[in-house]
Amino acid sequence: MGDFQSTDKLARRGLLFILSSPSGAGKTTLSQMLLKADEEIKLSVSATTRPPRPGEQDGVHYHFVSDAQFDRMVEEDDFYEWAHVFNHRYGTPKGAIREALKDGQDFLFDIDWQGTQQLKQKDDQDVVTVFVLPPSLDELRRRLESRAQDSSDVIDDRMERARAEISHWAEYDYVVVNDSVDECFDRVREVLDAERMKRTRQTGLIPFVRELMG
Ligand SMILES: Nc1nc2c(ncn2[C@@H]2O[C@H](COP(=O)(O)OP(=O)(O)O)[C@@H](O)[C@H]2O)c(=O)[nH]1
Ligand SMILES: Nc1ncnc2c1ncn2[C@@H]1O[C@H](COP(=O)(O)OP(=O)(O)O)[C@@H](O)[C@H]1O
Repeated sequence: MGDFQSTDKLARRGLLFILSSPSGAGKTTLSQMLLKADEEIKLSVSATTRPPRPGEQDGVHYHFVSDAQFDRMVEEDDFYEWAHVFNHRYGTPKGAIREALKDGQDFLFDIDWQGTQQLKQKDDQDVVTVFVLPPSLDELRRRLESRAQDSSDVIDDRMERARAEISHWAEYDYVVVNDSVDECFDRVREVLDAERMKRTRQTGLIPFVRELMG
């Protein structure tokens, strides 16, 4: 058994795990489940000019910033990528992502298709993308309404944009349907587990195999 255990500790490069979906399909729910269940992945906290929803904490769910602060961050080249979504701006701060990837740290991104394309252009090798579909548009609306955190105008706007967002499904590596949240979560974890095992990410394999072969 000893040898098998030692393979668990092989060095590995981290990955950038992106979950996208039309608003209300469940990516925040799935992200929170993943962050709770998996210690090796941490959330990339975006900056946004949208106001906080009840219960959202600054620095935890988002960095809530003013338009002027966002402008300054753009000018100072603080973002990996940023985009306009629903009349607000959202961006991924550079932070220490590149260095941490080398140490095997995985990052979770809850970003839209525009951010996904930009991250892929910057760092295709480390990016793994998953698109979350709702089981139906009726159910999507029910979920947006049940969340009860947006006005009906905002919900109408999000429903209108859902089709446009769904049209980007084929740009993603994996697609999951969030019908039962537990089953969907299992699928998401299977993707993450398999991607971590990719040969090219397992940087500790070369010395391990060299030793194995004497
Ligand atoms: N490009 C980009 N999109 C983001 C970022 N942060 C959040 N988003 C997207 O902005 C959209 C709106 O997010 P939000 O207002 O939290 O509503 P949600 O869709 O209900 O989660 C979602 O599609 C997010 O994935 C970011 O840093 N960059
Ligand atoms: N599989 C599911 N079945 C029923 N309700 C769900 C499911 N997944 C998420 N929800 C609920 O739907 C609403 C929207 O989910 P949320 O995770 O906020 O979506 P998103 O982040 O994609 O906008 C929330 O109230 C959430 O609890």
